[in-house]
Amino acid sequence: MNKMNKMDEMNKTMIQNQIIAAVNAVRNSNPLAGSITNVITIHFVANAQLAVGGSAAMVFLPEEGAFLANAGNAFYINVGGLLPIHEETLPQTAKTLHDAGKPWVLDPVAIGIGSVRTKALLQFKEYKPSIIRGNASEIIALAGLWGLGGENKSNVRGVDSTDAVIAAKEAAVSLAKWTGGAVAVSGETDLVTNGSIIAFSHGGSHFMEKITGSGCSLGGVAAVYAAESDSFTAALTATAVYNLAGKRAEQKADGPGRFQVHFLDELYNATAEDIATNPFEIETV
Ligand SMILES: Nc1ncnc2c1ncn2[C@@H]1O[C@H](COP(=O)(O)OP(=O)(O)O)[C@@H](O)[C@H]1O
Ligand SMILES: Cc1ncsc1CCOP(=O)(O)O
Ligand SMILES: [Mg+2]
Repeated sequence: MNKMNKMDEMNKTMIQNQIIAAVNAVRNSNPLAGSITNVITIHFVANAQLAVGGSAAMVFLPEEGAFLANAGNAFYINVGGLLPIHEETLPQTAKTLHDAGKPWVLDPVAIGIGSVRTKALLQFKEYKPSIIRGNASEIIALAGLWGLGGENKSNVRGVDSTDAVIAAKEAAVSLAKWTGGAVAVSGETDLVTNGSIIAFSHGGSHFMEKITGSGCSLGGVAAVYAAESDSFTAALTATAVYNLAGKRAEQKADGPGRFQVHFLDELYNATAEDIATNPFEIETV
């Protein structure tokens, strides 16, 4: 990682103040972030959203997706576990969000499996998600699917990443430039970009790879923050609180089971200042 210059240092201080504002605004306003998400991790996603101060509501039906898109403050779409109804629900909800100008987060989980998932992910290109959140393989694959990926090829395989976060840097920047929003790439060190600056956020735990739903719930929490801040701040705030809570929970747990419980408690107890000072550095694109 490059040493930060004076401009990057100034940007970092400004970003830290925005993180503090986002965390406090969410705790004060309890924003509603509706979700269409997979049934595998749905409970953990809702609990994480509640722990940081949001309000959660999960739906499956097309009319309910459109209703919540209009009624809520932000939305989360995760394509992890598709059912036949999603073929209708996903494009209808994404269009409603786009037309209403509501912030929304896309997690392209397991991109590459099956034609239904591919069709839905292709449709989302025009509806421009405010935040795209995925692991490195998913981000590289989505940039490829949307024709923004250059030569870079993803080694995507199911839901787990087989690529390093840094390998997704160009894909993340291209996607953010296309949407005008932010992209968060998760892994041991997370990368968050709005297409002109990149933040590298540190922390987390190896246990996060041993529980299902750490990535899904990170997307749900990013949607909660997107209700109260710009896309880049929201994506970085969610990433920072995950890295902080993961690091703290690991110190209290001796395996993935208890880690999950401590992790939720640490999300709940993290102060705005602690989240803002969780280590990260800035790079200008
Ligand atoms: N080896 C690791 N060390 C520390 N944190 C990690 C590690 N792997 C993943 N994380 C954290 O786990 C969360 C989910 O990331 P990841 O496992 O990449 O997503 P997904 O579950 O979608 O593949 C992120 O907050 C990320 O920072
Ligand atoms: C295991 C699994 N299978 C389909 S979706 C899913 C959950 C993936 O969760 P995460 O991306 O947060 O690890
Ligand atoms: Mg995932």
